[in-house]
Amino acid sequence: MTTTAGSPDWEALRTAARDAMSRAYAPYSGFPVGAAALVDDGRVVAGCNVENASYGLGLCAECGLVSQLQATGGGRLTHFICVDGRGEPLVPCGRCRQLLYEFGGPELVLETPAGLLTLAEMLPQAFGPDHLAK
Ligand SMILES: O=c1ccn([C@H]2C[C@H](O)[C@@H](CO)O2)c(=O)[nH]1
Ligand SMILES: [Zn+2]
Repeated sequence: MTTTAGSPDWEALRTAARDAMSRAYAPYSGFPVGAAALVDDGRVVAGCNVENASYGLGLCAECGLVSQLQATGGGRLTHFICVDGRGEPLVPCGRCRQLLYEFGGPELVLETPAGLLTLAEMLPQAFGPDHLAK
């Protein structure tokens, strides 16, 4: 994916998130979610929520996304979007903000219903890898 002067192709990311959402497995909540992100090497990674008959074991879309990130070569997330079943932007849940922080840090840019926000704005005073450094 091409990026012009730090601004990514949000439409392409939105399309990737909607595509993933269309393959969500959400028979229990009836709330499909798709997530997509741009990686600093130009890759796009995506994920969808995958629920389970044992309800508490359900996986958010962002879990699949970070798994794909790592399984396809790692890297840093720079831009992120998740969408609901109508394909409209959604805010990631609190646990997923923490998952994203690990691989994007405070500067990750998210498209949300409130516009573009940084992860620092969505997860202030975040706990992260630096806190483990001696
Ligand atoms: O950030 C979020 C928030 C919710 N969901 C999923 C979990 C569950 O399957 C459904 C309803 O909460 O939406 C995600 O995938 N990501
Ligand atoms: Zn979540």
